[in-house]
Amino acid sequence: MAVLKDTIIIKDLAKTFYLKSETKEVLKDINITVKENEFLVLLGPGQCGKTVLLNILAGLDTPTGGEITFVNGRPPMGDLGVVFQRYALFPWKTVMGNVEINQKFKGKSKAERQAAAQKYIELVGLQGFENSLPKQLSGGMQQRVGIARAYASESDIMLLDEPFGALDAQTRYSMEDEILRIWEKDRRTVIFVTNNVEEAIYLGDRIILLGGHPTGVKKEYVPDLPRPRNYTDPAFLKLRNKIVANTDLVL
Ligand SMILES: Nc1ncnc2c1ncn2[C@@H]1O[C@H](COP(=O)(O)OP(=O)(O)OP(=O)(O)O)[C@@H](O)[C@H]1O
Repeated sequence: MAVLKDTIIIKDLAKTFYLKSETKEVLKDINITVKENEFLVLLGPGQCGKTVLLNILAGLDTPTGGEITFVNGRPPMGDLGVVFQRYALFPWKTVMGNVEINQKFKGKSKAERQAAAQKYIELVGLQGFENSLPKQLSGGMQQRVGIARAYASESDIMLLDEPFGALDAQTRYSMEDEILRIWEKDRRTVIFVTNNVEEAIYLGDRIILLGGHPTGVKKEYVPDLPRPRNYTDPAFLKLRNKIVANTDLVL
């Protein structure tokens, strides 16, 4: 197997919030090396600081300790493909308007940005819905728009923060297949955050289990399971039980 190059090096990262009434130490001693084009899953219980970590990676927040090195240089703000928990679409803009927004910020011509947006609308299977408004779409379709918008940023690095958390179980399963299909067609480095063990095993090349107080890296797992993975495969269940036994309870 080809050796993957390092693309993001997170070293001794820490984040403490200094509030009026308390000091909240959320992240401590986080060390993770992200490889180029891998599908990396950050798995951790609710409120453990996954979003805080992703926001720091996205440049939306700053760490209070440690450092992050982007081996190929930090992508400019707005150039990282970020998909949020809730759809975060502009409700008054059409599917096309939402997907082309990053290109618009870059000052590309209308024809250029619509051509690029169209490519990603098709990639996520939303052709025919270019002129629909978000409220006319189902939850799964809205999240596809979010994914198309992130891909249209043409960033090498995609940050997905529990993107399927708000979806019903059936839609979630099909979106898990969808995100793998898109990733296989258009390889990028994906950092996918979830609190769902099965989702982590179904998707990840590598799973970083977060936990502890403050949150650190507890363990790393590399599922040795061919794709498409099967939730009921005994090897899948064995790994699931192993991870669950090591996961902190949410208090
Ligand atoms: N700006 C802030 N000021 C103070 N505390 C914050 C701030 N942002 C996050 N926190 C705290 O950091 C902790 C981790 O929050 P975060 O949203 O990252 O958790 P999470 O793992 O993403 O949770 P979930 O899975 O429920 O979305 C929480 O206790 C939260 O209250």
